[in-house]
Amino acid sequence: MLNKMKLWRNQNSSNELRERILRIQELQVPSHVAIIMDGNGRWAKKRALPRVAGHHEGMKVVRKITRLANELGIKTLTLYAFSTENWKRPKMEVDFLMKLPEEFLGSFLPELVEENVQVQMMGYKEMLPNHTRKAIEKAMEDTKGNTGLTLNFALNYGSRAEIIEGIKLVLKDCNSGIIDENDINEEVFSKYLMTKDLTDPDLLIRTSGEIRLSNFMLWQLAYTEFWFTDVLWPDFSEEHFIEAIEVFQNRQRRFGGV
Ligand SMILES: CCc1cc(N2CCCCCC2)n2ncc(-c3ccc(F)cc3)c2n1
Repeated sequence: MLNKMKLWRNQNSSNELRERILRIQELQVPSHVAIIMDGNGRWAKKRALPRVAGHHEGMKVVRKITRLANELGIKTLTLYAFSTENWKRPKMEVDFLMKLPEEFLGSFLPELVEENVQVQMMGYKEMLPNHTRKAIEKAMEDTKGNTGLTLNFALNYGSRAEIIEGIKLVLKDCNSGIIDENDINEEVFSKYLMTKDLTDPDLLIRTSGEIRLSNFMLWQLAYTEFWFTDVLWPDFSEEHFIEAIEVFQNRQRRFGGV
């Protein structure tokens, strides 16, 4: 009896989720969603597990949310997976993290190819271990012709470094006469950043209750809607993602997209 009730409850909640997805798709879906996937270490600590168990559980959520973002018709999903500051973590943890791209792509790349998802990466690739970089480069190559969701991983990424590098490139082009300093404006400068081929995020989600940007897309988030949740990333579900988009759409309706 209890199993039947549980099954009915699960069926009922999944029907309700499907109805919410249909309603979201009738309205304007955010084109670019960025996520700071925080709380993996705390999730593990609450369960007396090693931190890396939280990272591994968090990787499963990446798969779940990627599938849903692609189904919803979101154009770009940017995931903050490793910051330039994360190198300060214990070597064992960094070594574990650097193996996650291979594990993720090893099992998920065929589905990403099949589902027309394009894998991209923003960050300083040259500092990544060879095995990590090669796995990502293969995924980017295998999916470069895809035109569906752009799955953009921010790895060894830091926004202030990105802006400084952009300024250096602008100065170089000014000094070599490629551009004139009077032509420099926000649109021109944006083309000197790692996100030059992407639109700015419409919605930023940050999990685990932290209310800060942590040196993430500081230039690009100028006009982005923020949605913060106390939920730890490994506990982040499709329902949480749907809720964030519903809140985004309600804000757009109330205040307009100006
Ligand atoms: C290199 C650090 C890292 C950490 C990490 N975590 C740990 C921290 C955040 C929670 C998610 C799980 N994930 N999850 C997927 C990737 C991944 C990256 C590139 C790619 F092409 C395919 C997958 C990943 N990369």
